[in-house]
Amino acid sequence: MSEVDNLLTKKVADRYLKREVLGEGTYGVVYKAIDTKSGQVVAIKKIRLGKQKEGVNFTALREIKLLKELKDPNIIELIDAFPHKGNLHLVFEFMETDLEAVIRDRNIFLSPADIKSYIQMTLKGLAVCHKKWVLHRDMKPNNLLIGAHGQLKLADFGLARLFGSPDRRFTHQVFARWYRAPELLFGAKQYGPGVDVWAAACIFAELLLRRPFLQGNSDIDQLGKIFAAFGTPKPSQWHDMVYLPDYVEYQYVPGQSLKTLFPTATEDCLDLLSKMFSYDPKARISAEQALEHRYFSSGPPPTEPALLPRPPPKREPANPRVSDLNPNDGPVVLSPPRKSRRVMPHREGFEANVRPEKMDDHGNELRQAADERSEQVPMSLDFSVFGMNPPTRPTINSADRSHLKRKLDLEFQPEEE
Ligand SMILES: Nc1ncnc2c1ncn2[C@@H]1O[C@H](COP(=O)(O)OP(=O)(O)OP(=O)(O)O)[C@@H](O)[C@H]1O
Repeated sequence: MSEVDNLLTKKVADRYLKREVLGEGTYGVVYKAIDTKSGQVVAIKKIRLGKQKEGVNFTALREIKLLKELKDPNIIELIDAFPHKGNLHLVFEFMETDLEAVIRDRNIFLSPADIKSYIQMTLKGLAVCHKKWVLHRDMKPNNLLIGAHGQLKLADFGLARLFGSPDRRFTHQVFARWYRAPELLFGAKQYGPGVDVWAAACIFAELLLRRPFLQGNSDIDQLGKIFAAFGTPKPSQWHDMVYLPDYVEYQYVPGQSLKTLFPTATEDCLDLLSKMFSYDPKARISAEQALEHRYFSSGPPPTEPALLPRPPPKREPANPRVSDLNPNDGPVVLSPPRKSRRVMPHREGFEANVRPEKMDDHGNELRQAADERSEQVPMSLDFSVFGMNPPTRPTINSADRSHLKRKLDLEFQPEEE
């Protein structure tokens, strides 16, 4: 990189060349950047530490270290983490699009093999994290990012717990309700990996239906929608339900058959779905067990990631190199991605299909309406489910940093203006 580049382009933490803003989510702004160390395009998530004036929370850093170690083809890589100007910056590999864009793109036809592939990659990522006792807690299609070669990767792992209840005024967080397990809706304080499996089941259902499956507009309504689909749970089905803090008795309604709800799904598919949607979290299938289900071994085999249909990259150019960027441009704010054209990989004997019927076009309006109804969600995790003590939350000061840098392998940089 030339000296002129150095002078004209904003460098963060002496390493990242900041580019355009990609969007704003639950925890703050995300922007694109170039890692001058590797030449790689990255996405930097700037996390507002808000009222935590004391500095970066020690426990958060320890847990970030854990996230950095979660390396798997189906989990987004956390490349680096550093505090800068009072915010915590998390550096991730850059991804082209996400599963929400795939599901919403009316030009994309998803074959049973494509759906199998997407859900298999989701479960693989989950299984790895659950094995290390890390819960995602915020599984939804826009947190399942898709790379240039079609690989699906879980993003935002553990952030919900690390950074607490998101501020819903700034986010789409309210949509997470649609993916929330019944034990959370009944106020469970102790919960486990089953919450992610329930959410994965909702995403599975959404891939089949091409619209969110259970769209509640309040927690009570969400439970109502769940019960209307699967029937009000009987205590014999879910013994511990009545002891949950927010348990209220719902009028009994019978469920519908899964075949009625998902007419296009095969028997194997419905069997797996029913096990992922088990009311009792203790009886719910785990991600690891789900991957062993015959749905994945019976035909058709899951589509190779590179052959999966996907929307055009959210931002162009997808993979600019440092040399392609004009340092005079400075950071540019881009509006949210729009679907202008589609990428449909050629598949032998498989014609690219245009979806015949109209999909839910009102996503944005729904989103806004639901945002207005936003409310708090239970976000705390009881560590006793893992036999651990809840972490205490001492904070660090600058004197601790060099020690932490060595201990945690985090690259702390001086917080210059
Ligand atoms: N690794 C990444 N690569 C490319 N774009 C990303 C990456 N991570 C996030 N983004 C984009 O940045 C924007 C904000 O992302 P973020 O994850 O903070 O929030 P969100 O997914 O939009 O909503 P929520 O916070 O409710 O999950 C989104 O447009 C998202 O697609």
